[in-house]
Amino acid sequence: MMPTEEVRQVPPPAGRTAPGGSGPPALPSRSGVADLPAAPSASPVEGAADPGVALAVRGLRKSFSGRTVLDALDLRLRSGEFLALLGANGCGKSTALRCVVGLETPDGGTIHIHGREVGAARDAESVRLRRRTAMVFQQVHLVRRRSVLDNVCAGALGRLPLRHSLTPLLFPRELREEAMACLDRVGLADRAAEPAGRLSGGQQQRVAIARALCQRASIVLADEPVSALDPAAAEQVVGLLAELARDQGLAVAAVLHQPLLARRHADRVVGLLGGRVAVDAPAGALTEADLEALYAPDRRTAEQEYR
Ligand SMILES: Nc1ncnc2c1ncn2[C@@H]1O[C@H](COP(=O)(O)OP(=O)(O)OP(=O)(O)O)[C@@H](O)[C@H]1O
Repeated sequence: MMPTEEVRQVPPPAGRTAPGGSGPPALPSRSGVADLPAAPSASPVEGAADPGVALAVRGLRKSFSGRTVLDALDLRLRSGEFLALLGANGCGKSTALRCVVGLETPDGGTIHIHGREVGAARDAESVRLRRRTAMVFQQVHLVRRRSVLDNVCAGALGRLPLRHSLTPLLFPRELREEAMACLDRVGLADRAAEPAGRLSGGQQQRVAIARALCQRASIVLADEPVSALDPAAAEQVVGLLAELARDQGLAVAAVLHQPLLARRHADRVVGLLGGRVAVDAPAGALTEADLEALYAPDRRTAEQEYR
């Protein structure tokens, strides 16, 4: 078994260091930083000034009631990369993502988005940077009685004047067209007019992803997006996340409890143990020893569930 204090780091195979796509993107690439001011030329955070690095987390700390959950966590995510975040229940995966998007306030550490540091305060720059990130949850948080299209349009509310949020009737035509393109991207354009609650769980999760696209996020963080889905729907949703990274240059990180799905679709796997990175490897290089290190002492449970 691997020593838990060490990170098993495996370099990516040639050609996978900067995942990039082939084939025409269905939507404009969101990987660029054109609408952000130039990042500082030098940064104390390793990789934060590298334009290919969409998200750089360094030394992230978080405790709840004196119990350490994140213990100086380091994480980097590149544009065009699909990273699977693995680890046993309670190891801090959700907390890490929630700190990045601002749903939790870290006790320490730094978060850089496209090379710019996100402050703990809700200053305008940090809010603007965080809008580049979208979170997709296991619970899809759609308004079930509203149309699929209205739900996707809601992804844009953060950048629209307040009055547009009063009623979907005020959504501008251009927004509806953009939302349709996002729905088309996830293969659900033909369901646009239906109430969201009428769709299956897997389809609703794809609507939630379309909503993230309509937010124009360049970083998509998915927290157990397929835990409530059957194997076929899970395969489709994880495959879609991988495509968004590969074809549109989005930086995508997904918490998964299915190592086989991670192996099949992700570029890289990061495994957390005790609030730190214990494994960081190309997905295809994930070993049994890695899984044992991450899920021990519950290995037998993991074997039963995931094979
Ligand atoms: N708001 C909170 N208040 C108190 N404790 C919390 C809070 N949020 C998370 N925790 C605790 O922090 C620990 C890590 O939780 P987290 O949800 O990040 O784990 P996880 O790795 O995502 O687990 P799972 O795979 O079960 O979703 C858990 O022990 C959890 O109970």
